[in-house]
Amino acid sequence: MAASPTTSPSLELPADATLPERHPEAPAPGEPIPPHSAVCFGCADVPHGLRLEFRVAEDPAGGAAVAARMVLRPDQQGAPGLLHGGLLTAAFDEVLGSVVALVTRPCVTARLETDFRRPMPIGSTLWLHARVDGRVGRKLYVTGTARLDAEDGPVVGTAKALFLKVGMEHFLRNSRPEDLEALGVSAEQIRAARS
Ligand SMILES: CCCCC/C=C\C/C=C\C/C=C\C/C=C\CCCC(=O)SCCNC(=O)CCNC(=O)[C@H](O)C(C)(C)COP(=O)(O)OP(=O)(O)OC[C@H]1O[C@@H](n2cnc3c(N)ncnc32)[C@H](O)[C@@H]1OP(=O)(O)O
Repeated sequence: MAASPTTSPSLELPADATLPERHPEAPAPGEPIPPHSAVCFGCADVPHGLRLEFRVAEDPAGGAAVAARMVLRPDQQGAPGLLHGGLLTAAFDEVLGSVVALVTRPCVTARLETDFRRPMPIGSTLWLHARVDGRVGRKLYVTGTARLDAEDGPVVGTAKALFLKVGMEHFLRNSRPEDLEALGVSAEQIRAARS
């Protein structure tokens, strides 16, 4: 029977996956990771954003890992006094995407699964951690954990994701032209990618 268009292949790490190392030009463990864009909802200092703050984490197996922090604000509520669940998923998207960017870029999220394990009160701080567990060709398998109020606090959520490496043409073909031009891409480059 043909697979349903609403189901995707598993996020389990395939047996032939290898552990990718941090890119030689990526920051080292302990170093901060600056926002990858000045307007990113996840990591930039924008009024409505998540305003996640990052550093590279040590990975005992020699792989790529990040740690991040996010203060939960009153304008992020879902149920009264609690973080909106979709914002934990958005935070995981950003944190898991950032650890992938230590290995190779650009990549995009193909699939992301969140488990919500405990409520997250507004005013508390989430401490997130993510690691690239393995790579098979263009596919990067990533997992993450969110803890409450301390790096070793109670686990409030976990996530698994698959990121896919893409070429710059992914953005040249799909992003809004004015946003590409603001980054210095010429109208001619955009036209060429779309012809
Ligand atoms: C020029 C200026 C550029 C400026 C920006 C540049 C760089 C940015 C740099 C750094 C960023 C740093 C940090 C970023 C941090 C956070 C950002 C958050 C990340 C995001 O917020 S990002 C937005 C949301 N994201 C999307 O907007 C993607 C929309 N989507 C697509 O664009 C396509 O869907 C794509 C490309 C994903 C795949 O398309 P495709 O054609 O390349 O690949 P294809 O379909 O052939 O699949 C190949 C193999 O992956 C398997 N596969 C595919 N999809 C799967 C799934 N869902 N589940 C399980 N397996 C899956 C297949 O089963 C096959 O497997 P197999 O090879 O074994 O057959």
